Amino acid sequence: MSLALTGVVKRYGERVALDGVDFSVPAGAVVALLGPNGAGKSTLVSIAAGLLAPDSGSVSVRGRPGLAPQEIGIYPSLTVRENLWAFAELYGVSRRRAERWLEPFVLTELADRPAGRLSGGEQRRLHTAIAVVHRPKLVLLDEPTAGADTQTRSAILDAVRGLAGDGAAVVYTTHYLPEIEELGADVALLERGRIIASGTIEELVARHAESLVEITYTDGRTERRPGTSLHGLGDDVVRAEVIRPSLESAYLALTGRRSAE
Ligand SMILES: Nc1ncnc2c1ncn2[C@@H]1O[C@H](COP(=O)(O)OP(=O)(O)OP(=O)(O)O)[C@@H](O)[C@H]1O
Repeated sequence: MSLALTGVVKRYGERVALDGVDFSVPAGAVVALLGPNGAGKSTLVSIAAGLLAPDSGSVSVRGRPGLAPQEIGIYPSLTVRENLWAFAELYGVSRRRAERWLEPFVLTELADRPAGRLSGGEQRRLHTAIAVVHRPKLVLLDEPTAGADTQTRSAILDAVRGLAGDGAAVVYTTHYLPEIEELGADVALLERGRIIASGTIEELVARHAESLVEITYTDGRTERRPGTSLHGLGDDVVRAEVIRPSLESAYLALTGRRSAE
C-alpha cells in the first residue's frame, strides 16, 4: 500500500474529526474521498500528508507525498516556470524535469508570466503541478477542481490518470460526482469522521442506489419518492427530477443529501 491509515482518531478539542478511520490506497489507484462539509476529508488528507498527527491509530506512507491543499499556495511574484523550479529545488529535482509538468497542466504558454497575474483556474493548475513536481508515489489532491473552468478540470483529470498510470496512488477529494465517474475512481465515503461506504462506483451503485423522483413544491419544500413515476403530480409542483441509479443516488441514499448540498 502507498497509503494505509488504521484506526485513526483525530480530535480538535472536544470535536471528533476522525473517529476510527481505516483507509488504504494501493499503487496505481485513484480513490475519491467524498463526504458532506465537515465530514473530515481535509483532516484525513492532512494526516496522510504528515501535516497533522493523529491522536491514535497508525499511518503508513510510501515516500514523500505530494500535497495540493484546498488553498492555493504559489509564489505570486515568481513566474510559472520559476515556481516549478523553486519547488523542484526543495526535492532535489532538476529544473528540466520540473518543466516537464508545464505541458500536462496547460502552462507552457504561461511559463514566463508572474503567477500572481494568472486567472484562478491557471493558478490552480500551477498549484497542482507543484504538488507532483517530484513524482510522488502518493498524491493528495484536496478539491483540486474547486471553482475550476472546463480546461482546468480536464487538465487535472488527465494528469491524475497519467499519475496513476505511472504507478502513483492518488487521493482525490471532491463534491463533484460526475468527475469521479469520468475518472472511474474507487470511492470512500466519509461522514462525521467515519468511512460509511467504500468500493468501486459499480459496487456502491449496486449496493445503495435506487431510482428516485425529487419533487420541489411552490412553497420551497422538497420531497424524494422512490421510483421513476411522474404521474399524479399536483399544481403545487414547480420541479420534478428523476434521479436514476448512479453514484449521485447512492450518495443520497447513504447521506440523505445531494453531493453538492
Ligand atoms: N483547526 C480546527 N480546529 C477546530 N475544528 C476543526 C479544525 N479543522 C477542522 N475542524 C472541524 O473538524 C471537522 C472536520 O473538518 P474537515 O475540514 O476535515 O472536513 P471536510 O470534510 O474537509 O469539510 P469540507 O468539505 O467543508 O472541506 C469539522 O467539524 C470542522 O469544523
